[in-house]
Amino acid sequence: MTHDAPSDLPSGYRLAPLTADDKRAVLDLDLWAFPDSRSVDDLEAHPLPLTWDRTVGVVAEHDDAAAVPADGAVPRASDLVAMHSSYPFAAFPVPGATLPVGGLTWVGVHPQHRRRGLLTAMIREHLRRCRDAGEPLSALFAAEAAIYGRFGYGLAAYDLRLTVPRRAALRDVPGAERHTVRVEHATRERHGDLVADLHERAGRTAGGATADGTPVNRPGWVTRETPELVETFWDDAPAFRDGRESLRIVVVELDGEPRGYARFRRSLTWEDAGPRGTVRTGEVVALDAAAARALWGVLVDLDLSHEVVPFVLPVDDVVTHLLVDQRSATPRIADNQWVRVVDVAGALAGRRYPSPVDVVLHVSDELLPENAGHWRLRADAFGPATCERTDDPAELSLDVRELGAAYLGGISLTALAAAGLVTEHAPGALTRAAVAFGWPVSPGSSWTF
Ligand SMILES: CC(=O)SCCNC(=O)CCNC(=O)[C@H](O)C(C)(C)COP(=O)(O)OP(=O)(O)OC[C@H]1O[C@@H](n2cnc3c(N)ncnc32)[C@H](O)[C@@H]1OP(=O)(O)O
Repeated sequence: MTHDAPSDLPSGYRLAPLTADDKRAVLDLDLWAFPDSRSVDDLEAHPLPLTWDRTVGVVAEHDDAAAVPADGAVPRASDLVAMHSSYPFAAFPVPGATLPVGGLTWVGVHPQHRRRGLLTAMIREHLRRCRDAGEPLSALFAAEAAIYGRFGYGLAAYDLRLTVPRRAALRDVPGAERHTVRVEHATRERHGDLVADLHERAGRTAGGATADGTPVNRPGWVTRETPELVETFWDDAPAFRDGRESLRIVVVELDGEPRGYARFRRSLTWEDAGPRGTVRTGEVVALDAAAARALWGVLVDLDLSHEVVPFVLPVDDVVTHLLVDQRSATPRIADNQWVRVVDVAGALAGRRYPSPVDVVLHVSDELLPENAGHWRLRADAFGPATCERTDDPAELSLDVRELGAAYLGGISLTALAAAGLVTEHAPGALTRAAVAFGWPVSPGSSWTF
């Protein structure tokens, strides 16, 4: 660990770039931030998903650290007290396009050093790095929902959690019966390319295509772009199974071509009434309704099970319409990705809009004042967009947090205005902008990062 130049951290702390040599210190800090029964020794042999040259620590300088009220604090093996990292998503799906996005992750502060402004300083550092890297957006999954709004991240996507009872009735889809099914041990060697290909295609074509054949994508459907993310995705070590079986996969095929998959692990207990098994799946991905029907048909009827618990699903996932009785699957909603607009012009010009729009927005941004001011957004339906500074009067005012919330097309500007978070200055501007900022497919990622 070498020390970087001082930043806007509180006194007594410094930023420090982290490398693979810091793995034990990183794991130790991570276990302080996210309590877990596993130890550094248990985890050290396993790959980490981090991109090291985007991984930054905060170290306590010892003199100042000694001045910190100890309060029974445990002596630390390392001076690493906080860290964050980000994934370089080069092709993050936004409505109708992809953009480079910094996926903020592995944010942690040792409990002894919390609430002194370390996260605040790390976020500033992260946003500066996103700007330098030409990333007009940052996205994240929040450990706690109250953390990131203050830094201009808006809740941009929800996801759906279901517990589907065994033999849940599904509506018929013509052609589903033509699929064949493979149920296998899941390995990267055998299934890595298949999963990556189907996952990317399912996101890119989720909404079909426009009249000129342009695919309508699912915003936020981020792919595992780095080798480290792929490696950890396929790491099936017993330490990560939580008592369940090794990784399995169902693949549905049509005429020998894979059309959908679900990775899963089962667990089983024997009770007086008989076997009680749970099938936990990762993402359930299919290219069309018939493949989805074939896949869910397998998942809801695995022997000795009584329920299927998919991980996260888009809120408009096809299964919500295939289930005859949605209530029986006890749907719950959770927050998926939070989005921070780092560069207003780059972000707004970089997505597509489903209706023509010409609107002047007044954006406020306390943390990145270069984003603040009046911006004119112009776009044709599903065509190119421009976003430029203007002196023209604002038609809508909103904070960058609300702009991030609306950006992926899943949160309506009208709903934000109803909550008092967007202000309309010109009659009709809100409706026009709200329609344009929407998108035919709900946003969301199928995995958390
Ligand atoms: C993208 C991801 O990686 S999500 C993972 C986030 N990490 C975790 O949840 C692990 C456990 N928690 C932690 O490591 C830390 O408590 C963190 C990272 C959440 C916060 O770090 P800190 O250094 O304490 O934050 P910092 O001192 O900069 O706080 C800034 C502001 O956020 C507030 N804040 C910090 N954490 C929280 C929280 N969990 N809930 C609500 N408010 C919070 C602080 O009160 C402070 O508010 P103020 O400006 O009004 O005084």
